[in-house]
Amino acid sequence: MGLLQLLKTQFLCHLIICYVFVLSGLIVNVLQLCTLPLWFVNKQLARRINVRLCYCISSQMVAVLEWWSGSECTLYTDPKSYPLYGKENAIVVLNHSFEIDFLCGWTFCERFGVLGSSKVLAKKELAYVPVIGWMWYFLEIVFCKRKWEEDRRTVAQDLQNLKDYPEKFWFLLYCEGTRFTPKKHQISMKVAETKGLAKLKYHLLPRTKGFWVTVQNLRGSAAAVYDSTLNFRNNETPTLLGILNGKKYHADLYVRRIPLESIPEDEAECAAWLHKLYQEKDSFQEQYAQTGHYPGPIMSPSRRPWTLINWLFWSCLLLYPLGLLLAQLISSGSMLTILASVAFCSAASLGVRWMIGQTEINKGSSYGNKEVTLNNN
Ligand SMILES: CC/C=C\C/C=C\C/C=C\C/C=C\C/C=C\C/C=C\CCC(=O)SCCNC(=O)CCNC(=O)[C@H](O)C(C)(C)COP(=O)(O)OP(=O)(O)OC[C@H]1O[C@@H](n2cnc3c(N)ncnc32)[C@H](O)[C@@H]1OP(=O)(O)O
Ligand SMILES: CCCCCCCCCCCCCCCC(=O)OC[C@@H](O)COP(=O)(O)O
Repeated sequence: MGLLQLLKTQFLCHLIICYVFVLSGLIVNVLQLCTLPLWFVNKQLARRINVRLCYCISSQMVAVLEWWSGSECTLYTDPKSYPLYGKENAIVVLNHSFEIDFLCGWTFCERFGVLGSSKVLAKKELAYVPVIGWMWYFLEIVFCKRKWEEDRRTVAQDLQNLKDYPEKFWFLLYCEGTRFTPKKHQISMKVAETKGLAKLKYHLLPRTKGFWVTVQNLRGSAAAVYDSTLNFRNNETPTLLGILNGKKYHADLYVRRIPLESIPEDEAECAAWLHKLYQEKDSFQEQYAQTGHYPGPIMSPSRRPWTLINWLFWSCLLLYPLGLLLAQLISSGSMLTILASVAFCSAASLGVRWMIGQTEINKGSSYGNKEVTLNNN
């Protein structure tokens, strides 16, 4: 292991990265709060400012992936669709099997210039995660309780609000609704069987209602669905802690652009269309498992310097006062102050560890874990 690689595994480095992330994030959250009055005067300007503020936060995580861990992301896609990426609004449908799949998604957002504005249909619990969840509130992220009776109205309304969004965005949908585990897979395949649907090997059975409501409400504002299938080389199961430890992963993403007009408007037909899409996605994963690559040519967009520049900016801004504070603390010689500071840092570390835990599959929700009784008529 080289010296630099060894340095990346050191807890102190992780502490510094997390300190910059959390403090800059909280500053951004406060700045976002300050944009609230502007919403009533000039909503589009407030939205544009929030896109840039959100970029300050999400791009730090992308920087850790791209520059700190040096992970690589390869895009397989049709060269004719490629020039349209980042130039139109789109609904992205992605498999949900990896702890850092959202981060790989963000990397592609960054490379196509839509990182600050991109959105997701997210579970409500994430709205309470400090920094990220709070920033999402101002980004008009659509949250759901994963209870259709309660979600049907709010999700549709929130999607309608995006119709006049002033910046290009990608709207991410994990139709599986939760992350893949063997147990959830087994249960969802029982549901598939009851419904007479083909079994999937690499995906959970997709939930169709969120997809249908998204397509219907973004018609006219989104141009296409980007069917995206993600996997990692060498059967890796990447984690956020692995990234922080400087572990390099190699992600492969296969994207097909499907014009929105070609998706059925009728709910039942749209659901059948999505089930067929997931059967195709499953066959792409099978091909990946067999050959180590997806169909189609590689069109890799390269990483841009902006995430690194933003990260260095916040680091310089926040590490200098931290250094001064530490020097003052040590020179004060007060045991009580030092102990209080150590206690504060330990509590903050635990807080960040909890945030990282949100990405961990073994700490995931029980959604999709319970047997359901269905009748197939
Ligand atoms: C060029 C590059 C291209 C791409 C780059 C890639 C990506 C970048 C893009 C953007 C990035 C932006 C942001 C990313 C940042 C961070 C993201 C982080 C995480 C957030 C993700 C989440 O929180 S995922 C969880 C929340 N989201 C969802 O759940 C979405 C999917 N769910 C739905 O659509 C649901 O329908 C619902 C939530 C709207 C409602 O759920 P509910 O459970 O109430 O209802 P359902 O109707 O779905 O369920 C009942 C029906 O389902 C059947 N059923 C029962 N049990 C199961 C089972 N185990 N599996 C499957 N189906 C089941 C049941 O029979 C009912 O069937 P019906 O026939 O009656 O429908
Ligand atoms: C700069 C790096 C510093 C690192 C600090 C920690 C950052 C923590 C960021 C938390 C981001 C949370 C995003 C989680 C996305 C996710 O994957 O959510 C899971 C849901 O889809 C489904 O949930 P489930 O039903 O539980 O599978």
